[in-house]
Amino acid sequence: MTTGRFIVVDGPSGTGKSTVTRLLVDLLAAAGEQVLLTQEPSDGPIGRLARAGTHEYRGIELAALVIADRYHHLHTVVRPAVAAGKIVLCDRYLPSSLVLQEADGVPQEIVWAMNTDVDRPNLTVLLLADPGHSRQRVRQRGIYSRFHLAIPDERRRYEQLVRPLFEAGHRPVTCEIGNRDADAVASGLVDLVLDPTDVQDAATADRDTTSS
Ligand SMILES: Nc1ncnc2c1ncn2[C@@H]1O[C@H](COP(=O)(O)OP(=O)(O)O)[C@@H](O)[C@H]1O
Ligand SMILES: Cc1cn([C@H]2C[C@H](O)[C@@H](COP(=O)(O)OP(=O)(O)O)O2)c(=O)[nH]c1=O
Repeated sequence: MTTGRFIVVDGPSGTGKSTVTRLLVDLLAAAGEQVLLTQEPSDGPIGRLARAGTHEYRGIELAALVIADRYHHLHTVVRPAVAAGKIVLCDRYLPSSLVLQEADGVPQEIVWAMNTDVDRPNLTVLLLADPGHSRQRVRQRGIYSRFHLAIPDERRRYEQLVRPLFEAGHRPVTCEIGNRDADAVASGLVDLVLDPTDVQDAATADRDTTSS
């Protein structure tokens, strides 16, 4: 068993974040790890308000809600679980705010400033897919947020976060899913989740280390 750590899976809608994190829980548990699967917006009071209100709240109102939820989620759920030795897998985190709140009219520097004191995950996996494939998957799954299918160049916006996230200490890697099914994507991430120290420099962070 390894020590506790905080792992984020983020990226455009329909790339398989929820599916892959669920599969990773089983693979890591089978490897003897204690795992907590969570998400943002969280299941806490502010997170429920944010999730239910993505239509009603916009711009800085929604930014304030999702980021308040992030700080609350960190101190009530993430940090205690990491301190107890668990691997915390979080579906969406800071990258979602940088892409979605910016697309919602909040300048990215304001989103960064509001997130100054959030925890730096041990690893941030940015799942990337062919935009046509992910859009088709979102349509098949169902559209229940005004952000689904509404962000121009969504994939490129996440890709452009690699360097600034790295410079802010977030250890990003991109994971190109290609034509792999979700089981193969999750299997390909296990070693990295168990040993995120591989992600050591910006050159590594810019390279896709997870698709082979
Ligand atoms: N690698 C994959 N290949 C094909 N379909 C996938 C893959 N990963 C997820 N899916 C399907 O795509 C849809 C969206 O997946 P989901 O995990 O909800 O994405 P996200 O959480 O990133 O929005 C779901 O119907 C899921 O079953
Ligand atoms: C984490 C996060 C989520 N959101 C939004 C995006 C989604 O519309 C919603 C999360 O709802 P969710 O049901 O998890 O959507 P998805 O299946 O696309 O992940 O919250 C933000 O606007 N900013 C954030 O920082």
